Amino acid sequence: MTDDRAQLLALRQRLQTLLEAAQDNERKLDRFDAVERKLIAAVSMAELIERLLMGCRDEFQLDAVELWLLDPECELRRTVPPDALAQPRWLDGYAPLAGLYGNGRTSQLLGEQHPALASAFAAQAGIRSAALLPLIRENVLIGSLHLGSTDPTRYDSSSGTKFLDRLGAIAAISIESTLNRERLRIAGMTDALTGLHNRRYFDHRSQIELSQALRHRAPLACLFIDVDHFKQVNDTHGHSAGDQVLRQVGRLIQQMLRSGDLAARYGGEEFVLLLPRTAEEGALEVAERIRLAVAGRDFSDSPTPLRSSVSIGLAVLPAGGASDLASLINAADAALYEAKRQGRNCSVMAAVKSAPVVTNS
Ligand SMILES: Nc1nc2c(ncn2[C@@H]2O[C@H](COP(=O)(O)OP(=O)(O)OP(=O)(O)O)[C@@H](O)[C@H]2O)c(=O)[nH]1
Repeated sequence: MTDDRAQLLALRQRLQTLLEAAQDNERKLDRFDAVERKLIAAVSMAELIERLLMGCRDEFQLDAVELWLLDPECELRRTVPPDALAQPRWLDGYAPLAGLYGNGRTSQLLGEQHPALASAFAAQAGIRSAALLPLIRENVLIGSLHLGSTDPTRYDSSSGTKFLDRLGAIAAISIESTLNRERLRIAGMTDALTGLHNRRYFDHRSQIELSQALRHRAPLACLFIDVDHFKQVNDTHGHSAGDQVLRQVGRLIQQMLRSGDLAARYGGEEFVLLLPRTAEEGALEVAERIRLAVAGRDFSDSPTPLRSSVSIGLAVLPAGGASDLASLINAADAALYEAKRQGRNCSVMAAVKSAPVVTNS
């Protein structure tokens, strides 16, 4: 072989290596691009977390992915249902992040034997190399995404971190914008004065509760609670004292309920409750507990006492009976009217007639 031919061969091999590296990079870029698009498109915090944990693991063929999120006020975790498929590690304080990054704010590649591997993947042994991506918003470290592999050569300090830095930045932006969206969603379902759900949310949830009650042939109770002579409270003690009464009545109601029950402010001085799997006797017991708690309370924060009371109308959708929400609500509303008529500060139960069961087979 002449020198020229040997040089040509070496050049060809070099070209081939470069070509393969370029193709490799392109595939890598595509994978990152696919993950980033999914993060940006997530519509809820639960979905975003699932995409960060499971999406990254599958797309990058990793052996473990961990997500740590700083959440001292428990605001983030309230946006993720406890039974959501993927859960991050919620951090109440900054110390675990400081333990990983110190004062630094850049992606870290951890090769085999790196002491930080064990703490970054507390739940999983056998990770032999990893990339730790700091999640930063407005110069504040808000969390950390850990990509782990059992392959000791997958991440080492000689690899570049450009793609990883970008992924970390997009993950952090996505967390912030999803949190803002969740805040709006929650505000849109919450009554600002009492912190209970608002009527809009009640209208939405009540459809779900009705179909659950029909499917499980379980009773569903509806309670309308109205503060008595509330106009007089406003007129005598002032509007802000009236607000205070509404806030405290809302809190008392909430305290009397089980976790699956629904309480909402229906409007003005009127509250509505839906109690799944609750028949007449149980519903009446809840109503009386609320009524007595309100009647026994002094709502004043001054030496002049401020007493109040509520009237309650109840209706129960009988187990196994089929009906529509409107008739349940109308019956409870009519029972409330009757409670007012009977002199207030009492609970009245209405009967809801069952409509014939319609089946679509
Ligand atoms: N402070 C305060 N008052 C409100 C609010 N929403 C409605 N109200 C007042 O609640 C009062 C309701 O009065 P009415 O509907 O006459 O009923 P009531 O005085 O409670 O009488 P009964 O229901 O018949 O016992 C009105 O004066 C409303 O202005 C609120 O958010 N805050």
